[in-house]
Amino acid sequence: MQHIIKSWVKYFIIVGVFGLCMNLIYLALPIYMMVIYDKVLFSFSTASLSTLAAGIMISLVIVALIDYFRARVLGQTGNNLAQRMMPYVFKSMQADAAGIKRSGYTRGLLDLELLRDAFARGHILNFLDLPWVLVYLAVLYLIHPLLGFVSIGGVFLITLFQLLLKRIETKRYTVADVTFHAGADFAGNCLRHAQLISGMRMFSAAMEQYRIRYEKTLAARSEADAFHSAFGAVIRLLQMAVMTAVFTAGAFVFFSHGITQGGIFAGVMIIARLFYPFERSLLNMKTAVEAVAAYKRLKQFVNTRESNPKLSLPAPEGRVSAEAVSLSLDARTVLYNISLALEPGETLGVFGPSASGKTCLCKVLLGIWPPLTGKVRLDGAELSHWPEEELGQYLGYMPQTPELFPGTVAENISRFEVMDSEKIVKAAQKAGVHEMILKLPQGYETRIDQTGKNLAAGPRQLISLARALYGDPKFVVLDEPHTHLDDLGLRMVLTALKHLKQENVTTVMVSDRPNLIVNMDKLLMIKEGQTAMYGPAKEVLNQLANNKQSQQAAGV
Ligand SMILES: Nc1ncnc2c1ncn2[C@@H]1O[C@H](COP(=O)(O)OP(=O)(O)OP(=O)(O)O)[C@@H](O)[C@H]1O
Repeated sequence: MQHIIKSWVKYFIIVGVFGLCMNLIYLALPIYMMVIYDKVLFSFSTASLSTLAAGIMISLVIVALIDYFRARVLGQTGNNLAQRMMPYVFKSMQADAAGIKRSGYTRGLLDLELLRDAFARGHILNFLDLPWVLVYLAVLYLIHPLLGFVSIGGVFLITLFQLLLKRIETKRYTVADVTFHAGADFAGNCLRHAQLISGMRMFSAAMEQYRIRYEKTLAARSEADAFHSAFGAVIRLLQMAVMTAVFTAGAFVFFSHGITQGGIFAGVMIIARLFYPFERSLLNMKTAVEAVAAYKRLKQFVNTRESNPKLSLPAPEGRVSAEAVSLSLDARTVLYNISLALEPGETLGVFGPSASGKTCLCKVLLGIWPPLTGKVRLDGAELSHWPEEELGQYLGYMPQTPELFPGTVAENISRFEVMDSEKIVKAAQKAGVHEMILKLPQGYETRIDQTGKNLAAGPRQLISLARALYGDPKFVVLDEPHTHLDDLGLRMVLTALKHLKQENVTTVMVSDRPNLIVNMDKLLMIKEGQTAMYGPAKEVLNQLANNKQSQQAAGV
């Protein structure tokens, strides 16, 4: 990520140069004061006064313009940065969520927005102006050393207070944020289980639980806000005190003719201006702290390293093999040494008791989860050796839970690729859902809403089946494709299997329905993550029948 930030250094230099010009021009104002008080007032020259006033007005307009452009450059930098970072953040979060060791970091895009916002809304500008405080202090010293010393002392005192108080304030806001997120997580869980809550009329109890959390948040926030107000008042008091001290010191020096009246006013003006970035930084400190925290999280979780491009491989025929594959999840082995080999167009039915590892095997066969040991190959090449995007077109996956995305039915079937009506309809026909889709309110243009659940589970599952068959896949994995289907739906799955066979597509299907797997070429029975039986369907079915007979004979 640092290399991306580094590539924006030139913009920071531009912003720095703008800042230099602005702050130098700002110094014209105290000089104007000095000249007016020390020279013009006593010369009674209206011409000089008007010329100087016009000059200072022009300077102020220039400052305003530079200020505007500086903010725009920074805003654009923020937008460009976010634009460049977004694909990395999105991909990293996807990879994390699909992976085995999930970090649970799901707020990458939110963090990126926080970072962009800190740039775009110019919050960091005040921090960039902070070094100018040193220049202003030097000018005060040049006006008179005593003014310089008083200012340095004052600024030191204020900085000390500011850092100390901010530290306490940040801690209080952090407590409030943690409490808020705990409440928000609870509310999110309630929404996810809304039907359960509604079914058992748990609404009041759930709300009460949220209320308890929310009140804790409000109490913590109120405490932090009270501290924030007190903190602001103390800092402003200190600022006024330092300004008064500078003015008084100037007056003392004036008594001994060490400074002119103009010098005193210029000094007060500079010290007032000096506090501006302080005041603004204080106001924006929370945003800045959040932006820095967001940057740190992004740096930790987001992988911005481009992997070396993988060599493109010829289109596969669909030869799939798993060689002694094991898988471990949460430090627990869930698959042990599973081996299988499928020739192009061969079909494999996977069955076994619940939680035996069937879905895990599907994920390993598709390369969603890398095996702990062993290898999965497609046409001889390990899955990890295939270029990701290229591989996708040869694979089809229908997960156990039919998840659809917000978008039209057509977009869902086409996997959000460039729309190709012919391919979409063909996939739907292969899945046997073309007629069903035509009967939907807007046919292929029917929109799936944000929840993806405005269609019943059955149609969703069939659309998910069509999506798995979209394009020209060579290897298709169907994980219990019938879970939500009636007899008609089951017939559609059988039709889809027939099409897959005709098109020589290697297919793995998890199912416990004998009528679905009986016609597969091979069968694999998994028990507790291990191969219990594997081989040609006939042999496995015979073995099953024999086992059953021997069990009956033994009276088990
Ligand atoms: N993401 C995960 N993290 C940790 N353990 C998991 C995860 N997914 C599955 N498991 C565990 O792996 C084991 C096998 O799960 P899997 O879902 O593959 O079983 P299954 O045979 O498909 O079951 P079912 O027929 O009920 O769908 C189970 O013990 C399950 O708890």
